[in-house]
Amino acid sequence: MSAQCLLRSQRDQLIGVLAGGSQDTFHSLLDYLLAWEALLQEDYENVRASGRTLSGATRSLLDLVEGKGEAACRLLFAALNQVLAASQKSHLSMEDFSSPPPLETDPPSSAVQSLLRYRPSLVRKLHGHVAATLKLLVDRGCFTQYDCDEVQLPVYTPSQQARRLLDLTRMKGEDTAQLLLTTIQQLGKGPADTPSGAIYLKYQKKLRTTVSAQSRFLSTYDRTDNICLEDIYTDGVLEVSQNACGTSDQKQCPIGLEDILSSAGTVNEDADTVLISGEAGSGKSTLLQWLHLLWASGRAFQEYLFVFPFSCRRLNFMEREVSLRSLIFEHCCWPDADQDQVFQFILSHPEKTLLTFDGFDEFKFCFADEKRHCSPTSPTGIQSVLFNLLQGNLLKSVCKVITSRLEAVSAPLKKYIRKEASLKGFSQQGIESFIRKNHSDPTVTARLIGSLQSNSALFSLCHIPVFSWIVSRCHAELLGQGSSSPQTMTDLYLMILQHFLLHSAQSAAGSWIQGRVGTILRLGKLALDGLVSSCYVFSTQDLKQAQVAEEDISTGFLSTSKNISSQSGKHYEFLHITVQCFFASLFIVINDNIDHFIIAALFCSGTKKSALASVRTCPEPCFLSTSRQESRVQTLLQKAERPNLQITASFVAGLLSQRHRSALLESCQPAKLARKHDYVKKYLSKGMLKHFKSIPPPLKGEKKSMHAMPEFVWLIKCIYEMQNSDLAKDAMAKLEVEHLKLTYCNIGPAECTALAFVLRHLKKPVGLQLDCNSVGDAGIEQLLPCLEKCHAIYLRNNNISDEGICRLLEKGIHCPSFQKIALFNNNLTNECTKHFAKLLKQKQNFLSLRLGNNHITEEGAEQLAEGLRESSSLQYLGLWGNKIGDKGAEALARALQSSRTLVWLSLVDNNIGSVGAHALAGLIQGSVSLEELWLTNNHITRQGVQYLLEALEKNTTVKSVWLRGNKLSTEEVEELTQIDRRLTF
Ligand SMILES: Nc1ncnc2c1ncn2[C@@H]1O[C@H](COP(=O)(O)OP(=O)(O)OP(=O)(O)O)[C@@H](O)[C@H]1O
Repeated sequence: MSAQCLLRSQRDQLIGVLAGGSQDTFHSLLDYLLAWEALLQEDYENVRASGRTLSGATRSLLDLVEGKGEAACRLLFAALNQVLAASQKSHLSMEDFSSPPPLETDPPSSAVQSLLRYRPSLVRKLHGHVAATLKLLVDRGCFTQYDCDEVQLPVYTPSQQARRLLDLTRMKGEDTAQLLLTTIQQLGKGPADTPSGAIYLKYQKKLRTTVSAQSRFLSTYDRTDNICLEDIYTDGVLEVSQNACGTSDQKQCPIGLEDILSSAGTVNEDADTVLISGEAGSGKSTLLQWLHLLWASGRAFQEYLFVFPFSCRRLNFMEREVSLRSLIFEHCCWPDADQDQVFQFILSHPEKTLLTFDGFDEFKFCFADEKRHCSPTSPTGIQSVLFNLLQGNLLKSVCKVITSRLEAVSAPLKKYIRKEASLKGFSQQGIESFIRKNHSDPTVTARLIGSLQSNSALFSLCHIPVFSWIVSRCHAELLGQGSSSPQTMTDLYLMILQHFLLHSAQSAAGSWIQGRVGTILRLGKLALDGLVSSCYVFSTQDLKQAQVAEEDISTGFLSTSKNISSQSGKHYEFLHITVQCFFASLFIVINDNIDHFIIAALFCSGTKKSALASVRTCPEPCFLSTSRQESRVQTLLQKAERPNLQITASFVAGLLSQRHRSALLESCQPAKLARKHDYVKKYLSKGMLKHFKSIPPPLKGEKKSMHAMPEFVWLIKCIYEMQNSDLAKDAMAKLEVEHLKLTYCNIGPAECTALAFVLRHLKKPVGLQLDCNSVGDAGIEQLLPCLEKCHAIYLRNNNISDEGICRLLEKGIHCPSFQKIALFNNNLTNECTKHFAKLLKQKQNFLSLRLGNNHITEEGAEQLAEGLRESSSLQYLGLWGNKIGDKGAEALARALQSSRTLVWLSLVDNNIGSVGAHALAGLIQGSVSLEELWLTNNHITRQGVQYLLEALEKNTTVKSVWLRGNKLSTEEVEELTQIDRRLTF
């Protein structure tokens, strides 16, 4: 085939490879084509100008080269061979066009021509030396400062800068080209753009000391002790989304901290911002702090020479315009000398620098990519610096890590995210390890862990580190409580409230709440003021306005915020954002002057455009009932961060629960409290109903199903916090669906507790679809109370292991309605298969078992076969992507031979050869029900298919046998398809 035909026939693949690769690869390709004269300078400019996207530029290049004829097409393949990685080449056929053209024997006729002919190697040699070379060209009068700025535009990567330099030099003529060639020859012999080792090492040392000092102690702990991060840091569960092997399904894969900056889970090669997402208290800030400490102490991330940590909370305070340079130097670490060289080095080697931005969700500006700012030295608003850094307009190629709650990551920002790692909090072992680290006394540790194990609802909450911290901190209270230990988030926060109040210096008369109601209200007002105006750092002025006194500060709920305090007087923060939400909720519940529209605004986000008032701006008591204020409240609450308001609302529901109301009664008017309780109940009911009303009528032939939104999960959590079974019962009485879909709703163990609390009141069993959440074994345990109300449960992609599934099956066996389970992509092994066998034996109405993409081998298949043999109901069996092999296939085929119900069997990608196919032929021959058999991606040969064919001759029920990806030649496939159309290749 000619190169031109080869190019034409692979056009799609070429576009896929080049457009899916990096800008640099594409430009290296152009370098070769220019050097080999397959492209003229004019062509080159045309391709570059042909659009901003790589795919546009690739298309234009392919058109151009194809139009130039055979010789140009050959050179294109040769150039591709030079620049593509082996993995990229594997998608292409190059036939024998991959060798480079023979070297030109004639030397180039001029220096300008040399710049073209040796372009690929000159670009490589100039990498990292552009600034030094430019300086020399300016000194010799060949370049102006304007030329330098143009070459060094911050949007260019170092290689692009080298290309610009070569292009501009060629335009300047022979003398400049000659000087550049001589300079390049000298490179490597003299210093590059690197400041002399001593300069940058000195700065690095200072930066390491600064970062180490900032990260050594846990930043948001209570002020009384300085807790070394090193002593208590416990690894959390971090996951990235990746394609499940051989499928286009996304699977959450665990990664280690060291992989945060690796290529695992990359979704956009051109972006260089890594997002760490997670809910409140999942440990995002702590993880970042740990990363800083590891770098500063030389233990990890040493590929970065500089790491600059920023907190978005602190950046909110930056009112002056700043340049990137002053942001880095003045707000992180000031170089004692040679500032210009150090900054120049950062600009020339952006890939050696890491910038981190903690708490992007708290940044007061919404991400926008409209205003372009490329100059690293000219000042602009802080939001412009940050947004242009994230987009890569400023300091292109510098790696950025941001942490945020997911809700705050808008669609425009997502375009610039290289990959997202979700932080899921502690694993079961993580919780125990955290408790051990926090308590040196092994008896306390053992008792505390024992107490958690006996209270699975509390244990589920502890997957969120901030809750584990509370448990650990309040261990004495917890161990003294016996059976009434906490069940809800509100219980936990009341426990820490009591702990701090009783331990603070001031003792007061009355019960622990009543005696300190003044403190609670003052801190509560400050908290609510803050939430509604998205303010999490408070000046002494703010404290004064909320009348917060020294005795209130001494309770320990506020800690002084470092950095900001030193700049402009003392500043304070709540220990954690959830603590701020809790105080806001206490204020709403206890304050008799709070009117119901505040509660409405908190709970009815969708119906009314809700917003809480800007209390911080009103000197008189706020949130008081006046109709004039109501509309102001509504608009201002809109601006508050919805996730924080939702947490506050959950606490409000919790505080108004029957069991806590009595404790609060002493501190406020009972009638008002009762009214607030009724309002919350009403709003929760209405909220649920609104969801139910939005359920579309079923399509013909489909079940009526509801696709729940995260907001629905939040409402369920509020009902759980309220511990109100009647409310749950009423709500469920109105839900009329057969299928409840809660995929991708961030459901962890704690959410499972709430779900079960509500769903166990369903009138009729539903199919509960929980795919792609973080249910885990702990979550399964929590779901058990509602299993009776599930005819099907879908738990694909949920990090479930044998232990969890065995618990579910133990219960499932006794649930008459339970008929289907889907467990694709979990961590199941042969340890659980005998339990499935038991279920199949005992439940003669069980219909569907899907165990794809787990770790089941022939041993597991043999155990499963024991149950299959006795099942008189199973219709669907899926084992895709396990490793059952021929032996496993034989065991299953034998066991299923007598089945009169099996309709669908998938053994895709299971290492099955012709021996297995022989056994499966036996199954086909005898089956009176089987319709589809999936055997794609196995090792079945022509002989194996022959067995299947012979069996098909005697079978009338089978509609298709899928055989794509087996050991068959094209000719064999042709031939076999002709014999029986039911064979699908
Ligand atoms: N990996 C960890 N090891 C030990 N303790 C942790 C860890 N992660 C979190 N914690 C504890 O939980 C508290 C809250 O964690 P952190 O502030 O990091 O959460 P966050 O996800 O940043 O929360 P938010 O989004 O609300 O700011 C910490 O102050 C610390 O006490």
